[in-house]
Amino acid sequence: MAWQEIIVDTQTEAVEAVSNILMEAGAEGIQIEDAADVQNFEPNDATVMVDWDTVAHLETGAKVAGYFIEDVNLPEVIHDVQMRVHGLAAFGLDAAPGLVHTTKVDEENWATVWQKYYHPVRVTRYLTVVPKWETYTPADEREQQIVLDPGMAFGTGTHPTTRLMLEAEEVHLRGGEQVLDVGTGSGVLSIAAKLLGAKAVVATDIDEVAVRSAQLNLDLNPAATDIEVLASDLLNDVRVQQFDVIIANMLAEVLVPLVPQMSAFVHPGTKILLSGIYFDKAETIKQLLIENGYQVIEMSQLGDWFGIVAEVPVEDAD
Ligand SMILES: C[S@@+](CC[C@H](N)C(=O)[O-])C[C@H]1O[C@@H](n2cnc3c(N)ncnc32)[C@H](O)[C@@H]1O
Repeated sequence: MAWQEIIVDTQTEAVEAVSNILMEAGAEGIQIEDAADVQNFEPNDATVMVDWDTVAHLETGAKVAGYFIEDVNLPEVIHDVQMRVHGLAAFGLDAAPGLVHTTKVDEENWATVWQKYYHPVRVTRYLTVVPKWETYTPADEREQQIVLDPGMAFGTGTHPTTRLMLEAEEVHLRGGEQVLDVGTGSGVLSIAAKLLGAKAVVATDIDEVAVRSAQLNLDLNPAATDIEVLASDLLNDVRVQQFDVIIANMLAEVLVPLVPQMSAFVHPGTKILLSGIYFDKAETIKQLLIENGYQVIEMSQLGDWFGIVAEVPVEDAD
C-alpha cells in the first residue's frame, strides 16, 4: 500500500495538538521529530551514548508527520490541516511556522489512484459532481452534472467549503449574471455558475496548476462556455469591471486582503458569496464585510466551516 505523508513544521508546545489535528484528518500513523527531545536527552545506564554531531536531528522546532492512505484527497486534507493549525493560536498555542507540506506526489499516477474511489455525488439539490471516467444517468431532469477530473487542484465538490458555495450559488443565482470566481481551483464553482444560468464568468487562481486544471475541466463541460480562466494573485490581474456576483472559497487570511480589493469590481446589488471560513474567523470576516459597506444577508455553517453571503446595498428609490 502506498502512503501520502503530510508534514507540519511547528513548535514543541504544539506537537500534541498538531498530532491530534492530523489524526482527526484521517492519518493512520504519526511520526514526531522534536528538537527538544535532543536538547533534553539524558543518557541513563541503559542508553548507549549518542553523538548528536553524527546523527541527523532538528536544531530547533518540531516536525509532525501524518501518514494517510493513498486515496486521501490531498489538497482538501492539506487545506483542513492548515486551517486548524492556524487556529491553534486562538488557544494560546504557538504552532509557528505552521507550514504544511507533503512528500512529492507523482502527478502521473495521481488520477489513477483517484479513479478507484471517486464516484458521482449529488452535492446539492440540483448539482451532481461526476468524475470524467464515469457514465452517469441523472435521477431526474432537474439534476445537472458538473464533470470533473480531480487532478491536483482543490475542488471535487464534496469538501464542506465547496458545498457551502454550491448551495449559495443555487440559492442566489437567477440567470444572466457576470460572475467572478476568485481561487477557482478545479473550476467547480465556475461550471456550477454557468449551469445555473450565469452569462459569463471570470475565474482566477494564483496557482498555475489550478489554472491548467480548471481549463481542462471546463473543456469537459459543454455548458462551460464564456468562462475566462486567468492566473492572478487575488484581483491584481483582473480587468476592472463590475460583476453581479463574486464568489471566493479561500482561507480567511486570504479573504482579508480580498474584501477591500473587491470594491472596484462591484455595483449596488452585487452579491458576495464567501466560504473557506473556519468557525473562529466567521465573526472577523462578517465585520470586515460590514466595514467595507456590505450588508451581510446570510451565514451558513457545515461542520466547522462557515459560508457568508453579503450584498452591496441598493439605494432606496424614494
Ligand atoms: C479552497 S480552494 C477553492 C477551490 C474551489 N473554488 C472550490 O470552491 O472548491 C482555494 C483556491 O484559492 C487559490 N488561492 C489561494 N490564494 C490565492 C490568491 N492570493 N489569489 C488567487 N487564488 C488564490 C488556491 O490556489 C486554491 O485553488
